[in-house]
Amino acid sequence: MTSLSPYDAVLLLSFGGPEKPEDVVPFLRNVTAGRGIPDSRLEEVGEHYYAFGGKSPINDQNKALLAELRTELAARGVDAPVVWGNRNWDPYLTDVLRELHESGARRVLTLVTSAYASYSGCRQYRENLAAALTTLAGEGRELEIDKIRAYFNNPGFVAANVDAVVAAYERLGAAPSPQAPLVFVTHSIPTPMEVASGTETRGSYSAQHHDVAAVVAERAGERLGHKVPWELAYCSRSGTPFTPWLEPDVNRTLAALHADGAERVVLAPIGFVSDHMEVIYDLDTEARETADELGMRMERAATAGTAPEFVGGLVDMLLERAATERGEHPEKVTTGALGPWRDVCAPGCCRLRAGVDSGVPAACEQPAAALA
Ligand SMILES: CC1=C(CCC(=O)O)c2cc3nc(cc4[nH]c(cc5[nH]c(cc1n2)c(C)c5CCC(=O)O)c(CCC(=O)O)c4C)C(CCC(=O)O)=C3C
Ligand SMILES: [Fe+2]
Repeated sequence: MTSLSPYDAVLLLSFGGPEKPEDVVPFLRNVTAGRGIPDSRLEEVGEHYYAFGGKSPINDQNKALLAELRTELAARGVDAPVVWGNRNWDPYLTDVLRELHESGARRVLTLVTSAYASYSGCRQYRENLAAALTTLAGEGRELEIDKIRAYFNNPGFVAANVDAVVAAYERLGAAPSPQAPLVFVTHSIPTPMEVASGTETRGSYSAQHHDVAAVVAERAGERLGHKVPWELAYCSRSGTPFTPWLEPDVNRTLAALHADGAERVVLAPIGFVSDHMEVIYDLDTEARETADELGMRMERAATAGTAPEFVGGLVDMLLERAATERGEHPEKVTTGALGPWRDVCAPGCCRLRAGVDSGVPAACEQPAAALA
């Protein structure tokens, strides 16, 4: 018999996105509050959303994931509530937690829709959780929240990406020589955020991606029966030109590969868990335009989405964490070389700038005193 005990509920915590054109500007204001993104970039990103009718696909994708998580948890004998909340759009995190408390939940296990640990994928969500807990405590509602460890090297997440890469190569057709390169893509982040990502002893944001990429390329190669030459590229840079961000940009990588003689390419967005705006705009629209201009044939691999291996892997991790909290010692299976991430983040984990805390309290983190 599997159990979620000591937790009463599961929270799927995501980014949120606009549902209609009138939502776009208020959504972007929520996203960028105090984040120093130039207006020109906001107008540009607004256009990406308007090009898709003012609706991001991310909310529907989260509803689909929520449904699959419920089904899989139920199949394993867990009947706890599983709810969805966002940092930047309705349903808002604080409202969802208030309702959970109303329905009697006191201990909640959270899973965020970011697989990798960095400020954007880890700490920012934990800061939002801390703020929500403070608001609710002010209403006399006490909740305890934990978050499952970073899941980039979860075998289910990796397996879903291997399947997607194999399928993309199959769509590309018979093997030419030289083999079509595989370009893994993730969200670029500012270099200071990269430096402060991960923990003192474990891989940074980019190192986490390299760890996943190496395993996915090797396993895909085994299935396809040929070597898969790969590299890692970045998309969705914003911020001012004066701050360095992780490079190369995927469009530059495509041009460089083309200059080296590649006529075909597979793009695998391992940095994203579903086909949200970054994927359908920055890759399926912009990068595809680049490939077309270069005369390259491009296949974009699917994201993990609601692939059964991915959903199963997430549920494994929810149940693993529950077991750990009960004092059991569940096996933590991972792929690659980095090993399982910490269950509870170290003090200052994924802080915004190297050596300097973001200055805002974050939940799901050991108190600094616990280190001494
Ligand atoms: C690492 C990372 C992920 C991947 C992990 C994950 O998947 O969570 C991610 C996801 C997402 N980012 C998203 C949207 C945006 N991100 C922005 C801005 C930024 N992202 C950053 C990083 C990341 N972001 C950073 C360092 C910034 C700049 C400053 C800051 O804010 O720290 C901006 C502002 C305009 C712009 O700068 O582009 C928008 C609109 C959406 C929703 C998409 C939809 O609606 O379908 C999703 C899933
Ligand atoms: Fe983003």
